[in-house]
Amino acid sequence: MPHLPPAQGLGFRMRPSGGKSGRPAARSVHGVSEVSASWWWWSQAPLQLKNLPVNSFSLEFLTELIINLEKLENDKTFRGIIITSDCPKAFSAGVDLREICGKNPAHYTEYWKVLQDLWLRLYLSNLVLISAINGPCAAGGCLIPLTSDYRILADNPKCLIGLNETRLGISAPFWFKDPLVNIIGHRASEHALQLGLLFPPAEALQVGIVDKVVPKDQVQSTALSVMTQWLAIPDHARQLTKNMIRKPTADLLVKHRDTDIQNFVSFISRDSIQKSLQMYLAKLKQNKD
Ligand SMILES: CC/C=C\C/C=C\C/C=C\C=C\CC(=O)SCCNC(=O)CCNC(=O)[C@H](O)C(C)(C)COP(=O)(O)OP(=O)(O)OC[C@H]1O[C@@H](n2cnc3c(N)ncnc32)[C@H](O)[C@@H]1OP(=O)(O)O
Repeated sequence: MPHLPPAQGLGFRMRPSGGKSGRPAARSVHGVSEVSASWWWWSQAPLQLKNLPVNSFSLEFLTELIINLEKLENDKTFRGIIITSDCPKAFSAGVDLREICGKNPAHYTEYWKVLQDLWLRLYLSNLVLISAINGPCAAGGCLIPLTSDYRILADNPKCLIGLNETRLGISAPFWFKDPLVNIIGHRASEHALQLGLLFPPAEALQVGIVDKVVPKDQVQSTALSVMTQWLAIPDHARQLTKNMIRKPTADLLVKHRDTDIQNFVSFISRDSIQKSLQMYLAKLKQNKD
């Protein structure tokens, strides 16, 4: 399995769990629980996102993420991935606003297509995906959690999660909205999306946008324990079932990809939208001081 050290703050850490070889030593004389523990232990790969300072989705970061996910998907050693952040400030701040401000239509087209690619790869992944959400997670930053099979959020008031696009004067694309509806239901999504709600942990759990809230220092161990449960199910049965449930939602994007790109490009190119985004970005920078 490739070990990719982060370069200049951009990168991913992927490492098979286990000993130096990446796999724990075989245990032949112990009971079933220990045997199965080593079996699932090396079947999952931690994927740590690191695009300082806030894991925003720059085009370069998205491209690297897709390449790394493809490697994991094709490496039959792995049956699941625990995705977490290696940036102290955020799990992900979503779309990098500099990619969708002040650029040209060709750039917006390329950017949106790559974001769609990432969504499709994650949503239809054969692997078990668990998001270990150890920081704030806004708008496009929810792309990974909403396409995961299970979401664990750190119990910290800073760890807000939600699709807050309307607060930026934009609308979440339908392929962000659809998984949210699938997860929390229609009425709760209407409410959350129109008001651009960012949920603190207790509310996030109550509305169902996350499956578990645990103290920050237990996010990783909880993710490992949840992974054990998921990996106890035979892959072929789980994968067929996942595909059956998710394919109708994914097909909507596959079918309407080009129209969605055209809509995005014409929407984001409007002067009024550009102004809104620039003001939001400027406000983010001001808030710091
Ligand atoms: C017709 C319909 C068709 C299609 C749909 C149409 C349109 C959809 C279009 C776009 C959809 C976009 C979805 C998105 O994801 S938009 C991005 C939303 N993200 C956010 O709102 C999060 C913003 N960030 C924060 O809230 C905070 O930064 C934080 C909570 C993540 C961290 O807070 P801190 O106080 O710890 O750190 P900061 O000082 O705020 O940030 C550090 C640094 O990072 C910069 N930054 C933060 N977020 C972004 C970002 N998303 N993009 C670019 N840069 C970001 C921030 O400005 C600081 O920079 P400086 O250090 O000041 O340089």
